[in-house]
Amino acid sequence: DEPAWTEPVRGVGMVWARTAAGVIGADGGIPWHVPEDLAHFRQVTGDGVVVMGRRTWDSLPPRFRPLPGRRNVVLTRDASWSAEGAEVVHDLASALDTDEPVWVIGGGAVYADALPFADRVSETIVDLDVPGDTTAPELDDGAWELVDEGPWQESRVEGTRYRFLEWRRR
Ligand SMILES: CCc1nc(N)nc(N)c1OCCCOc1ncccc1N1CCC(C(F)(F)F)CC1
Repeated sequence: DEPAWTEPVRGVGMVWARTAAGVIGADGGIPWHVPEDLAHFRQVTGDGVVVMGRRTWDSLPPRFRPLPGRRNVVLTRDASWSAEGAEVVHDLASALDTDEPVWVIGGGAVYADALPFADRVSETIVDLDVPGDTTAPELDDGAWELVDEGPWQESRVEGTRYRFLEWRRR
């Protein structure tokens, strides 16, 4: 039931934080704490629509569920699932079908499915080598242009080094 789109849908962005090895998650959560990335995430996703998988919804700290100030669209195959503050959709096309800027915020499975429809990726690299069970998609240099490469910075809490990269589909 793939949508009939042949061109990437304009306006679909993806935002993730990953280790050098591509790890984004472990055991249903994020295995690091980099507050500067939380601030970056808030700023990037601003007042758009955020689209996430049900596991990512479950992973949100309760005080952030729903994410404040934006529509929270949750993708699930479970026809009976619902949650306060979540707009439930059962296929990706419905999740991305809006005029507002859409940010796909996780997790691994949704990033993989949404990648063909995205034209922007806002990536945080954390300089950690931690184990995980979920990874971000590889961005192929042929299809993706790195348009901004931030400097390495040091997080104020645990000293973790991190940097922000911006990608655009060529
Ligand atoms: C921030 C984590 C994050 N970073 C980037 N760069 N891309 C993402 N796709 C992403 O994952 C968002 C969903 C998971 O989110 C959280 N997982 C664990 C702890 C905290 C959170 N946050 C804190 C900020 C909060 C706010 F509403 F303030 F934005 C949302 C929930």
